[in-house]
Amino acid sequence: MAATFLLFLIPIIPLSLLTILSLITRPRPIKIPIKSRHVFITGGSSGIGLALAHRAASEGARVSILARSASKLEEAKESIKLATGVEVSTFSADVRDYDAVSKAVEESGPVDVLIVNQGVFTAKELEKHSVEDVKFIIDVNLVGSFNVVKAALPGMKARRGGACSIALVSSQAGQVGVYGYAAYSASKFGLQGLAQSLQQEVIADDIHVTLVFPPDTDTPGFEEEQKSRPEVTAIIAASSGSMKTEEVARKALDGIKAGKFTVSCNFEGFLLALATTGMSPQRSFWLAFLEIITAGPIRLVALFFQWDWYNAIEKWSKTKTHSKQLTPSSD
Ligand SMILES: NC(=O)C1=CN([C@@H]2O[C@H](COP(=O)(O)OP(=O)(O)OC[C@H]3O[C@@H](n4cnc5c(N)ncnc54)[C@H](OP(=O)(O)O)[C@@H]3O)[C@@H](O)[C@H]2O)C=CC1
Ligand SMILES: CCCCCCCCCCCCCCCC(=O)[C@@H](N)CO
Repeated sequence: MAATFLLFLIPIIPLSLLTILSLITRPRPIKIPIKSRHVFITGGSSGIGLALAHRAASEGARVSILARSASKLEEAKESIKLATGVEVSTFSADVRDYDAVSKAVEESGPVDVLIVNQGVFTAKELEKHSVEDVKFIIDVNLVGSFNVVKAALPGMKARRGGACSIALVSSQAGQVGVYGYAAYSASKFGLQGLAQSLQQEVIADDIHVTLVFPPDTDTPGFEEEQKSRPEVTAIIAASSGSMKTEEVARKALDGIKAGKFTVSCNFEGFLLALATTGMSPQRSFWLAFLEIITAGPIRLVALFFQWDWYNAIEKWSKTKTHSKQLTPSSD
């Protein structure tokens, strides 16, 4: 008798938790339509941005892309025309130049879905990074993102055509610090603060913020980065594997359309999102439930990853010291 009563009681606890969560998770779930809407993508001439432009165009959106190099923009326009028949609008501007960005956004017309994707990355120990390099990374990735959002926001707020979206392309290095990414990680962690604050400010205007966290992705930018990336950076990044550009773009656009605040791109990214969720908004009560029941165990998994990474760093720095001793010093 007591046993059957207990058996009956067990599911009551998770069920009442789920019920509470379904009532309190905010912001509420939302869908963002793409078809026949204006999608504006920065860094849309290469890599993830270009793949996003292809996808948005093939799903029937009106697409604008912005980047610095006019010739790369022209090439991108041609390739999208060829693949989808859609004529995208191109804007040559540097995101660090607020006036130029503002002019481009104005010319393009009110934006429904803004995808802030431009980014630069060189992996190097901070000691070897010049102050100019650090400033460049922060300026393009973080300050540039502020410029783009600020330029597009008034037009988006004035729009009365249904739910709008502002998506920011971060990186898994925007969820956890990684050797060689001091400047880059800082620029991407900054987007988390921007996104959380912004979501509270624009929710009343039916604008919904998304943060995308890709792992290593086989883009032209990544190919360049790999030429000089420290070995340890590559080892740590390999914990999350690498993805095809088109696959990342698909995950990102699906996440934007589903109105998710956080979009992870692979299984490791999903674990990373659980481990770093902190005070992030959560629209799904199912995911909120999962965050609660995995909170302790996922911390253990995170500590194992740190253990593994610090072991790799230790091993690597020992071989470096060793080679230092073998090389005759010149001073
Ligand atoms: N590839 C990867 O492994 C990963 C990438 N990411 C992020 O994804 C985003 C896209 O990266 P990816 O596709 O690899 O990069 P690419 O280097 O392939 O493309 C970058 C795009 O951004 C544009 N861009 C760069 N600087 C500026 C600027 N100052 N003003 C305007 N446009 C600019 C480039 O055009 P132009 O040079 O002509 O201006 C280009 O269109 C970045 O934010 C990156 O941090 C995140 C995780 C992993
Ligand atoms: C709790 C469980 C944790 C799960 C595993 C976490 C693995 C994290 C690895 C971090 C990889 C960072 C890649 C950065 C890619 C990038 O942005 C550069 N290519 C520049 O573009």
